[in-house]
Amino acid sequence: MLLDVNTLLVVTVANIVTLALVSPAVMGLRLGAAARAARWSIVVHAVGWACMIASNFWPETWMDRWLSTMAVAGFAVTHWLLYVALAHWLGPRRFRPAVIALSILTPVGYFAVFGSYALRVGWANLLLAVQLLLVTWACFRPTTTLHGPWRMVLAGGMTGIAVLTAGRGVLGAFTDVYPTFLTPHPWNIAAMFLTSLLPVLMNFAVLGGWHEEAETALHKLAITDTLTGLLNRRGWHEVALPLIAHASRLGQPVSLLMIDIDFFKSINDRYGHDAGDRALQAMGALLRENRRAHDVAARIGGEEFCLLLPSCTAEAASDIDQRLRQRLPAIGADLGFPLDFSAGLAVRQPQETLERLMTRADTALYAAKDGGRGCLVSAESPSPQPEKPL
Ligand SMILES: Nc1nc2c(ncn2[C@@H]2O[C@H](COP(=O)(O)OP(=O)(O)OP(=O)(O)O)[C@@H](O)[C@H]2O)c(=O)[nH]1
Repeated sequence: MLLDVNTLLVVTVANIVTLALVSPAVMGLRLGAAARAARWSIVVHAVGWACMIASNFWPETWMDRWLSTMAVAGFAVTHWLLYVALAHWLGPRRFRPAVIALSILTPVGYFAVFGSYALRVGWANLLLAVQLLLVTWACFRPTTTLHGPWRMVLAGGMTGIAVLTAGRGVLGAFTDVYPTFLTPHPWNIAAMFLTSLLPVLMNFAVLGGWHEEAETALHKLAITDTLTGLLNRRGWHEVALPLIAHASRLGQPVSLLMIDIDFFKSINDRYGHDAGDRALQAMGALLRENRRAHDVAARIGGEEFCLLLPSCTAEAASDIDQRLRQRLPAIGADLGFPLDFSAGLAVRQPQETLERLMTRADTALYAAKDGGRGCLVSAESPSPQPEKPL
């Protein structure tokens, strides 16, 4: 079987152009910033290769110089756009200035030294390889919740292309075995073969990142109460259950405040449903702004909220309840009508499940309602038992 560079070049360009053309059909047109950057990287990559092919029709002319420079610029910008996508998906990445600088310096330098084959091949390929390695580095250590294995596929593909590109640069700059882009040198054939394969793999990985982003956003939506921005009942269980299990293992106290806005129905009836919604939002903001990093706040029903307080005794939870109440007059002034709440407090007993803890806090809450509202009632604790991890 004969693998000639021309055929491989055609296959490479056909692959990349096809990917660029079908990507809107696969990914749709309404994309987030990361997926948009990733999709543009496919398009720019295709344009780069088209320029590279076109340049071969006018060898060693000004046309060649311009088209080849456009190709090099296309590859450098492709890497930069992949970096942008990774920064959106995985959080701020290192080496940003270097990646940007390389996407400018690489084509500018290439254009300037175009007259010397060794210089231009060495310059462009080695700088593109360095840039690719910097973008590869950006696949690691995510600071967001995205951490899927697609990052390793992308990093592997980019490392492969970086090594082959660097090899081309070294051969072109320091030897005479690689006189043109189409030379059938084994390294060039290997590079062209993998250049046709790796972009497909990398674009597959990009789809993995896009999928993980969408899945994470959907999950966030599923566990968030849209009105207050707090966790909803589903999210509450998802976050509170492991937190209780963790506290149980460490033998730490956990308190639960169950909070219910007083006379909420009459707020709706008297001031309208919008005012009721604003009251719920104000309550959500009050809980969000007054919780510590590990406290869990959720809206678990119409006007019912939960605040789970790890490492918090009954006295500390009661202080928190007081602190929340001190803010109520200011909130009422903002809303244009008074806002008050009743609360039930339960401190988790050894072996107690989340469900049982909530039932006790709820009973205490009803006692607060029966006792005239606008106050905190603490649940009566069942008799303590020795703690075993859940
Ligand atoms: N504006 C608004 N109202 C809601 C929402 N969810 C539930 N409600 C209303 O909340 C009201 C709850 O009424 P009740 O359960 O009688 O509670 P309450 O009037 O606060 O009575 P107490 O708890 O005994 O003080 C109902 O009228 C529901 O329609 C919401 O998202 N927005």
